[in-house]
Amino acid sequence: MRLAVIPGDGIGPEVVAEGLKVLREIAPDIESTPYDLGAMRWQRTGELLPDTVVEELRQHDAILLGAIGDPSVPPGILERGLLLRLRFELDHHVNLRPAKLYDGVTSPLADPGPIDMLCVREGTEGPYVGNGGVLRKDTPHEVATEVSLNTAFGVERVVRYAFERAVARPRKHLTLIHKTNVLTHAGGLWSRTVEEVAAEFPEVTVAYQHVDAASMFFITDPGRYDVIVTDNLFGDIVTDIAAAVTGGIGLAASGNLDASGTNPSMFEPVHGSAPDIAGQGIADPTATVLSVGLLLEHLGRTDQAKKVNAAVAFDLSTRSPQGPVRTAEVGDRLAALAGG
Ligand SMILES: NC(=O)c1ccc[n+]([C@@H]2O[C@H](COP(=O)([O-])OP(=O)(O)OC[C@H]3O[C@@H](n4cnc5c(N)ncnc54)[C@H](O)[C@@H]3O)[C@@H](O)[C@H]2O)c1
Ligand SMILES: CC(C)[C@H](C(=O)O)[C@@H](O)C(=O)O
Ligand SMILES: [Mg+2]
Repeated sequence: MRLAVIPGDGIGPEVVAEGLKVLREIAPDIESTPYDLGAMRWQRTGELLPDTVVEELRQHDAILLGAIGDPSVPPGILERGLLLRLRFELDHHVNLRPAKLYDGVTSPLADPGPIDMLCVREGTEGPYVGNGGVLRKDTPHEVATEVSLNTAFGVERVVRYAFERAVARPRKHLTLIHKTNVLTHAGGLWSRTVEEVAAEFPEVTVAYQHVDAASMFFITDPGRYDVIVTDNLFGDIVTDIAAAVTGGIGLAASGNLDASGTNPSMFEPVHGSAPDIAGQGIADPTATVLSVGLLLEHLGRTDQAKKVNAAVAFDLSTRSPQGPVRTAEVGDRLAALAGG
């Protein structure tokens, strides 16, 4: 098994080091190769993601990424030219983001109840594709467009994936989140697709919410969600809300999957490079460790994935009080728990 590792920027290298500590403990046979990509390489060489590197990455079984983004680089250069390019080139159409409230974790909600949801965010379409442009730039008449792209092919495959995940879960419930009352073109395609695929999954109950109402329910009644399917931008936003109500962005894991298995999938914490805390050794590496769990699960190493998740669950149940963490200490504890 060959793993490509992209530590990236800010807290990326700090949390990835801990993720690898855990991985080495339970899967020492996985050979990892680091890739120097991110702000520093761009500043040094002007390179974001050479084509030769994309081809090398394709030769791996999976990719682990820390975070991309740096305040010294204009917004979008690294995010679009590196992170999104990787997701698009490797056809990561499923952006899988579980959000679970673990025992012992404090939610900002007074009475959250059990929360255990799986967000299936579309990963290669929507307003992320760069479809648009600027006319009359820097004039009072500037016009900027960012057109959301939704294809029957792209929507169907991610909706089908979400149903497959829903039918395998105890509650068998799926919620489509969109804005069909306003975005009628894209919304129509998403609703019709969900309706059509639902016919093949009679055991799955289906709900729909507009994204504004859903954002409210994430706070007032998050327990209602089981599997969620949504577009790229709505999914980006609601998964940060889901992370917040389940103990914070430091615990939120994700997988960017090419569900067809053609290209390596990429696993990363939901959070970014957190420039405000980078270099202080206080970033929570738990999201990265849980992303390593998703990676192992994806590679079919279910027992190893279970060990990672059990280590995290135990550690969270004993962390008290919930407060600032020391990155390396959490990694040491999780590695010891997972390995023991
Ligand atoms: N997948 C990615 O690589 C990714 C994801 C999100 C944002 N970004 C990029 O990261 C940069 C910063 O973005 P942002 O500030 O909006 O989001 P962010 O997720 O980096 O930070 C938001 C807040 O959460 C805190 N935080 C994040 N991760 C944490 C952790 N592991 N432990 C404790 N606290 C944590 C930060 O300190 C900050 O206060 C931007 O350049 C953005 O584009 C990258
Ligand atoms: C950095 C950015 C491109 C990215 C996204 O919007 O997908 C991030 O916010 C995420 O959630 O992984
Ligand atoms: Mg995001």
